[in-house]
Amino acid sequence: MDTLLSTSDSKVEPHEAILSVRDVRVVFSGFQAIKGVSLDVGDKEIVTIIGPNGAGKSTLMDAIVGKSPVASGHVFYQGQEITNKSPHEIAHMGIGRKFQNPNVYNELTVFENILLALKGSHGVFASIKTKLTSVKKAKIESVLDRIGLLDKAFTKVSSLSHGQKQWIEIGMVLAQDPTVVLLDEPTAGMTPDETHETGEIIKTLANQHAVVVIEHDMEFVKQIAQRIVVLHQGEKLTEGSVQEVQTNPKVIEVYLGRERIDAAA
Ligand SMILES: Nc1ncnc2c1ncn2[C@@H]1O[C@H](COP(=O)(O)OP(=O)(O)OP(=O)(O)O)[C@@H](O)[C@H]1O
Repeated sequence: MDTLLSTSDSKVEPHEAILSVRDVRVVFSGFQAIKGVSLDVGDKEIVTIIGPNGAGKSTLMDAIVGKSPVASGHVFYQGQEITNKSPHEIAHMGIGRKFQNPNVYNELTVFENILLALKGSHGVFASIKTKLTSVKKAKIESVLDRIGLLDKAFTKVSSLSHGQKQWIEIGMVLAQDPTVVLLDEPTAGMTPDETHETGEIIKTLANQHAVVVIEHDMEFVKQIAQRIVVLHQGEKLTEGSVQEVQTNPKVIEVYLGRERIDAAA
């Protein structure tokens, strides 16, 4: 397996690549949304993908999880080719994906939402009516603890804030026991406090999972980022630490007139 280097700071640590994207192209009706992108994600590493609107960030994630067809190139997970496998199969293998908008059951409690997402869960009614084993209960509590919602376990989701609903979605991904967690704009619509809290949750996730995050908010990127990959017009512009990316002339040029890459500096 490949070995890659974290460039988060002066301390360079080797990571074993758990997810490898190799020269992937995604084409929509003749339009190349992803033009041969390669990317490695190390075990227990946080990789943050940034780039202007339309750069191809979500499409790249879609290609990894089997949602967008890969026209050429390869995706490997734990050394095994997963290119164009079904989303269900890829999720089952251990790659969990959270989408931008929360998709939670508002009329159920926080606890029940996580219960439904547990691996091997069999639908809403069966899951809630089936007697809960102590193992499942402990598992749910552990997930709730990691997303900071243990004290809201028996609260109806409808009464929670948008940010808390986003955390439940992260919890629902964790309930599937993924090795790699993909988060598409996890802070969208959050207050500054919720955004910061999300950053702390993500940093904790990296103790157990490889995490790939798509994000726009540079303050947040700086909070969580170990390695940043910059996409632009379907291509990888560069990758490196926050410092390297912020001072890269190509990145500055791409962001000029849009959102300043150094806005949070
Ligand atoms: N299903 C699709 N069919 C056709 N074109 C698509 C499709 N999905 C995405 N695209 C196009 O591919 C390009 C990349 O889109 P994508 O959503 O991946 O960008 P992004 O970097 O995630 O942008 P944003 O930050 O706005 O979410 C865009 O030009 C988009 O219009």
